Amino acid sequence: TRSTRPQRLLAAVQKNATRGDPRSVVKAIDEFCRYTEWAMNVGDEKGCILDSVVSEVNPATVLELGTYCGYSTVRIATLLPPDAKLITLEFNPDFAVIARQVIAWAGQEEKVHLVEGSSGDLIPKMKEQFGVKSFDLVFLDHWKDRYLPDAKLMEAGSVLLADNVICPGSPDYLDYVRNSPKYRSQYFKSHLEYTKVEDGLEKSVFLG
Ligand SMILES: CCCNc1ncnc2c1ncn2[C@@H]1O[C@H](/C=C/CNC(=O)c2cc(-c3ccc(F)cc3)cc(O)c2O)[C@H](C)[C@H]1O
Ligand SMILES: [Mg+2]
Repeated sequence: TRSTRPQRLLAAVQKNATRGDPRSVVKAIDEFCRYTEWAMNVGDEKGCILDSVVSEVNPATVLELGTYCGYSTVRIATLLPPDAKLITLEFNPDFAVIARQVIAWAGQEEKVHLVEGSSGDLIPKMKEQFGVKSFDLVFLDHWKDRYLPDAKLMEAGSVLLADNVICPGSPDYLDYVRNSPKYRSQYFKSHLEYTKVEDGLEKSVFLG
């Protein structure tokens, strides 16, 4: 039967990237998605904004919602110090299988803990299961209608960084973080990955 898009993306990584070199993995995925087959990774343009926010926050613990193929997982992990921890949640086992191999090819397994399951179920268990009370940085890139309910599950002090607040958009989330006294929110204008369509990231600092 025909391969899936994530399987073809992984094949491109294994063919074109150097094992253990995370930058070459990121480059291979971006080239594959720009010139061969589009995929919904945060991409290189928004990826640079992601990199700058990660570097600025310098988090000891990061939570990513929606691993997909592991592109942003690799980008974030590469910027973390050796003792930092990145927990990424993916509820589709087929995508988790691909992401684990992309993360391994990039040599980032030590810093990454990919947990299979739904954020709605797992976030409340973070404390007891992983001993993490709150995260220094949360990257939201899963189903857009889940950003708001999940953000409300996590009001314990973090910086939230949300992808796609314009395209496909997450209007209820955007309205909430921009108007709630609990957050200081900032929009980073950019473009939908590998296109000229407007999109952006919203960074929201929890004020407690
Ligand atoms: C209910 C469970 C919730 N909890 C969950 N817990 C754990 N994992 C979850 C949960 N909900 C979802 N996931 C996983 O995360 C991934 C889902 C990612 C979703 N991303 C988009 O939909 C998108 C679309 C476009 C786009 C733009 C323009 C277009 F024309 C087409 C597409 C661009 C973009 O940058 C985008 O990120 C993965 C596929 C899915 O299995
Ligand atoms: Mg996205």
